[in-house]
Amino acid sequence: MVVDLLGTTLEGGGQLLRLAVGLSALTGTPVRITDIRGNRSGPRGIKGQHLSAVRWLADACSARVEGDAKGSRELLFRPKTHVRLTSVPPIDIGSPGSVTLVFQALLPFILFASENHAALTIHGGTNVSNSPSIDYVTHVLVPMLHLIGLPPLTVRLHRRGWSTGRNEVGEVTFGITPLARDESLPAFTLVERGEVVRVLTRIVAPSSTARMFTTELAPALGRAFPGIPVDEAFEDSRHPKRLYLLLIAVTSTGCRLGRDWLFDRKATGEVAVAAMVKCVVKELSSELAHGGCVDEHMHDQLVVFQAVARGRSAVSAGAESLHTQTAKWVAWEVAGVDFDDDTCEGVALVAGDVKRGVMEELEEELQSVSLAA
Ligand SMILES: Nc1ncnc2c1ncn2[C@@H]1O[C@H](COP(=O)(O)OP(=O)(O)OP(=O)(O)O)[C@@H](O)[C@H]1O
Repeated sequence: MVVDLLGTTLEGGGQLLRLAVGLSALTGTPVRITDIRGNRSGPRGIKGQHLSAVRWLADACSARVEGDAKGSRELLFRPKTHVRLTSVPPIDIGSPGSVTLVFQALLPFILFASENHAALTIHGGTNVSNSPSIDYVTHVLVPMLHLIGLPPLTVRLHRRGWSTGRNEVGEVTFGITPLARDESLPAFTLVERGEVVRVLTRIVAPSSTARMFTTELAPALGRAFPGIPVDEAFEDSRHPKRLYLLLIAVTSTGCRLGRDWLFDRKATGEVAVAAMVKCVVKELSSELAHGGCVDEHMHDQLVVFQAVARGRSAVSAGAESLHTQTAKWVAWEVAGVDFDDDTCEGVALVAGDVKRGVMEELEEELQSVSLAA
């Protein structure tokens, strides 16, 4: 049976497509998505970044795919048989599309399917609006994935690529340690946040702004986090309009909550720096005010791991974003995972066992299914 997903459901963007295809590849459940990214105001349908993930996963699990083209509003993804991954081909998105969103789509599959340690190289954007920056992935997502029990992951940034820098394609290599064959991801609980013990600042900006950042950040962080040590790192972006600021609160239980700002529009210099600092400090403070263990963006990105884990996982977070609601909805539709608030019983996926038998049984039925059906 093919699971039909309406692409305008809830958030109705690219995340719905990525997660649906990722879970389809993992569980062997065929999916058909219609009106893809139908809630977006710009051009709808599949973009380069989504297509890169879909095609890579299709190759990896020998899926039959229809509608895998840029701008396509419908996609049928039918994983045929699961093959243990013995190689992990690199990906060139072909635009400054987000490297980290492609990584987000592929990571669960590689975790469960790869035979060996995987080095996945992706060319594209590393600092792209409305997506996790490579800095967020390195300093927030990866440490949080370790905290919930994933095997070691590494991020090697070779070159940055900014959303607006069409000639500056970035390159990153992700090192992924897969689960051993027959192993599952144990259930995890993130419910005790503890106290904030450190604040990390990660700044990528022209060197001319370094002093401005220090001048603005010191008093703002002093007011928001009195007495908490701050660890500051600055990288020269060598471009007047490439400004990025990430603030991370590290807690006594090892949680990391981050907020960031990518500033590549008109304002430069002191005006831009002051605006970024004010905004990000305020946003991080409100993230902490909800008392949960994860920030808004981490929340939706952990749903897939809760869904595939063995046992009952729980994550305490603030108000649920549309992205989180969408992720839970896709997990229910594709894998039958029923969330009760932020708790769910995962499907206990086993590494190296991605429903080959089920797919063979379905093979005959699938012959008759197509996008036109
Ligand atoms: N500043 C940020 N830091 C970390 N993660 C982020 C940030 N902004 C967005 N994200 C995450 O990036 C993902 C964005 O998914 P979304 O569907 O909006 O994007 P998309 O694939 O680019 O599609 P679309 O082009 O339709 O928006 C979500 O998982 C969201 O939590």
